[in-house]
Amino acid sequence: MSIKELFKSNIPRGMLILLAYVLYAIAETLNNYLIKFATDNLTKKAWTSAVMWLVIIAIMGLFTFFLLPLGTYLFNQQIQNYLHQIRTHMMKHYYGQKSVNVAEMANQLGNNLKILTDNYAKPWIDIWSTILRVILAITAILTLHWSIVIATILITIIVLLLPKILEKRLARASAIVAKTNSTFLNTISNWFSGLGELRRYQSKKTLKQAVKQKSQALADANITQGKISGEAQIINGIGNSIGQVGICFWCSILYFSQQITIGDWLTSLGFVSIIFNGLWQVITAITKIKSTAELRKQVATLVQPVKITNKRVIVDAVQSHNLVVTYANGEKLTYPDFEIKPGEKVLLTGDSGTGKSTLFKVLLNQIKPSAGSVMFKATNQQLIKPQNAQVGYIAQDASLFPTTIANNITMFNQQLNGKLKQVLQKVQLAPDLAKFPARANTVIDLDQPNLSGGQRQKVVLARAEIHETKFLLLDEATSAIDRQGTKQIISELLKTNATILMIAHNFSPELIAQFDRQIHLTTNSKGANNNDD
Ligand SMILES: Nc1ncnc2c1ncn2[C@@H]1O[C@H](COP(=O)(O)OP(=O)(O)OP(=O)(O)O)[C@@H](O)[C@H]1O
Repeated sequence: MSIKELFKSNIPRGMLILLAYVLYAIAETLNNYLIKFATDNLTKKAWTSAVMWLVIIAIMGLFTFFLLPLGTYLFNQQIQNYLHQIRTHMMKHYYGQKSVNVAEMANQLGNNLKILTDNYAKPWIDIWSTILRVILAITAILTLHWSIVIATILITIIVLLLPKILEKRLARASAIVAKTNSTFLNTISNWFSGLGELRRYQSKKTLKQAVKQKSQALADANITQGKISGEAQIINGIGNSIGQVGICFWCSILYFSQQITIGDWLTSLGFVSIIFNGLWQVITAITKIKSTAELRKQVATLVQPVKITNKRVIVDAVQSHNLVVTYANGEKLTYPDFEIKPGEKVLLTGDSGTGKSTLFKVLLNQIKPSAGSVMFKATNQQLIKPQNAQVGYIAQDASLFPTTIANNITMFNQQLNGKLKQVLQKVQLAPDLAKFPARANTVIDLDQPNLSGGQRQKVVLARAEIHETKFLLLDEATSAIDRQGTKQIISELLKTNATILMIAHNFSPELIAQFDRQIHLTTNSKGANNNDD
């Protein structure tokens, strides 16, 4: 987020905003200046002139009150449109990222953008408006008596130096608030995703404790930030008050030595108040802007497009050589060398913890092996690294989107609609759809699921089927489908010419026999696993 980009997001409106604030500053200065003429005429008992000036002051006042809300309204429009653009860029960035932490993303898109709006964008408009008013006020005082300007400048310098005292502490406190908020959202996301289980086992106390701890940390961070902000305001306020009293004293000396009139005195005080309050606002605004430096850096990174790797190559075979995966906790999984040929249907079995899912993660390029390699083969025999290979993956928990079943299968590719009916039959979804009046046009409800676990898995299987995925990894993809349905779906899948590697537990010998072969992982006593093919 930058003020330049905010302005450029709609240049004509940006100009209009600047103009509204310029006119507001001029109107306010004139309004204040005219008090001099009204007061001087009153002291001379020139009632008609005094009333005339008062009427003009009232009209100018109305004009001033109209301009400020107009500027604020236009600015809000500008910032909201700009935020919309930032959110769009961030979404693109997250789309291109290898993995996304949803809570972190929600924090960036919501909370952090709000902080930037309040503590970066709005303070900038405050600075623009205030500086204009201060410059005009100084110019007006110059026409009254030069020494008031000198006195104002001297006191200003002192006031300007005051916020330095708390600048660093405030920036640190803001960064801590952003971090604790992110941790808090993460905690909520991690614990509430399993709310049903927590209720089932009546673990309210544990949930309460986990959330309470992070919530307290967030509250503490906000309180600290508020306290430092408050201290900064007190320091700035003290400087401001001393300044105003000092100038008032100096104007009295000028008045009693008959160098300025009573009108000049009153007008000067009005302008000095604008200058000091203005400076206070500018200082507060600068302090706020500086406190957002870290957040702005983060947002600047997040609006950068992530280079999405070149179009992935369609592959139909894979081979591994001396493959080893080592987790951060030191757990080492050693895999046997294997080769899966084009069109082969292989079952990946093994006891729990022998590394089946880990192997899938390597094939899907989610983790890098610590030694050895896996290489896919394209149809032209070219060797392809996992990050460049187009591989279909179906997990146990189906990834669905809040749109129609048809869209979830075709993934919005209208050209595939023609094949929909046939695919629905193949994955045994057609009988299920007969129960829905809108059939395949039924919208999937993710909040209050309207599809059973098995039906959800069938939708995802249909997705892979309709896209004619050449290499398919299935991770217990039929675990929620009944025995008969599983049998029929597997038979259909095995009829295709796709290369299939499937993790499955508890398949009947009859079903296992339909696969070309098995890769069976076992764990030996040293923690290494081997092929029991
Ligand atoms: N992120 C991780 N950090 C550390 N160890 C891990 C991690 N993920 C898995 N492991 C360990 O690696 C081993 C293999 O896990 P993996 O999930 O691959 O087994 P699996 O064969 O798929 O098991 P299951 O059949 O139960 O799903 C296990 O001992 C597991 O504890």
